[in-house]
Amino acid sequence: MTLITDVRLRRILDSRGNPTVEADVVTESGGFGRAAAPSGASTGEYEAVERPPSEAIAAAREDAVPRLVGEAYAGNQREVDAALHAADGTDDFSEIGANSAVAISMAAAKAGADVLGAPLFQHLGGAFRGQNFPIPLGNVVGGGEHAADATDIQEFLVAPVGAPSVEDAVFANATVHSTVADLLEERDVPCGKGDEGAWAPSIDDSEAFEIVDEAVSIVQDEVGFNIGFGLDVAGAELYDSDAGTYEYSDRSRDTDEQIEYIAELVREYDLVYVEDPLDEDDYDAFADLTDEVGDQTLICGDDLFVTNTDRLVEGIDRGAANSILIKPNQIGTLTDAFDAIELAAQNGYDPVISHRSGETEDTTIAHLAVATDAPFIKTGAVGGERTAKLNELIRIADDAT
Ligand SMILES: C=C(OP(=O)(O)O)C(=O)O
Ligand SMILES: [Mg+2]
Repeated sequence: MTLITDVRLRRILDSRGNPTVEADVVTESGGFGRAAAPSGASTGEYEAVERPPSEAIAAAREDAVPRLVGEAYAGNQREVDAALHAADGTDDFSEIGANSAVAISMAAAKAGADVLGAPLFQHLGGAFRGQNFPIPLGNVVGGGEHAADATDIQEFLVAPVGAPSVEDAVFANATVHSTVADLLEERDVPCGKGDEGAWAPSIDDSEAFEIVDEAVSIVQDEVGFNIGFGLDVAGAELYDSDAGTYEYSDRSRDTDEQIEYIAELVREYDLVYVEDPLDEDDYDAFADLTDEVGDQTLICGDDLFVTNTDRLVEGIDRGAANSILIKPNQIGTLTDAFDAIELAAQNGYDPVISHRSGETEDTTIAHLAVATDAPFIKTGAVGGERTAKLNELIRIADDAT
């Protein structure tokens, strides 16, 4: 019943106004799945390759579609994803493009769920999923590659760790987002928003810490549960590999100073989450920082691991980080993303399912987080392409109870 009978690919708009790949998968019994590829701006060097959408679509039509239509079953995700790898024939999806691959992979999963009449998270995770929900990490202030003339640190993320429900957590993040706007206005700081909907004021990182800290305490008192916050430093974007230093607007830090700086921030602000505090090639520095504060906070590898099990194995061997960011388009298929999540969980690394800065209305990652019992999901706080995922989590929780 889930034999794939048609795969259609098209260019659609992403949230930055750039083209991206959307895939439709149709099955023998009329099952239908549609999914779209997201796109990064602060991409890791070791990510699978995103090709220009029209090239990715042409290559996938020629090489991948014939291996799927009449050949593969949408309900058999490993078979679909193996066909995508075979069609591509490279290690990094540079032939058909990770954007075509991930759109087809996710659309096939949705078609498989459609035939079963089950929600996607249940098709992917089984009948016993849907009891636990991830804590949403909400981006409220940001800069780096996501906004010009704003903070050096890419993302200041709210983490409502004490929220009694996913709905309370989602609304708490949105309230912190609007409270940050009030505090910025009080300080006469004008600002627009960055790519992920976070405020992008022209302030330095230390002022951003003050404001986010204050906003979090105000909202915490209002809602009556514990709210923490964290960061995506996007260290590789700050790192100057020739000089061996992290370049901030006001100063440089060498690797030891960067480790000390982050460790101090963890202690001072009780940070619950720190993503990519160091360069994507520096497993040793990640290991040193994990040694120092890994018992107090999550040290998450995004550009470090790029959802890749080989890189995660290296990290596990060397004690680098204690958490991994999972972005399906960094690796190209749901099977590869699942393998990374399972390897992480088996080794005590918390998987954090994540959006990209360029997004669409696609909600697959909300289901992936529930399907894998991931403790966190990073998918912004406001903005239609972000609330698509957050509202889907609320719907899943509502349907499951
Ligand atoms: C979501 C992120 O940004 P991008 O999609 O630009 O890599 C990130 O760095 O975690
Ligand atoms: Mg990141």
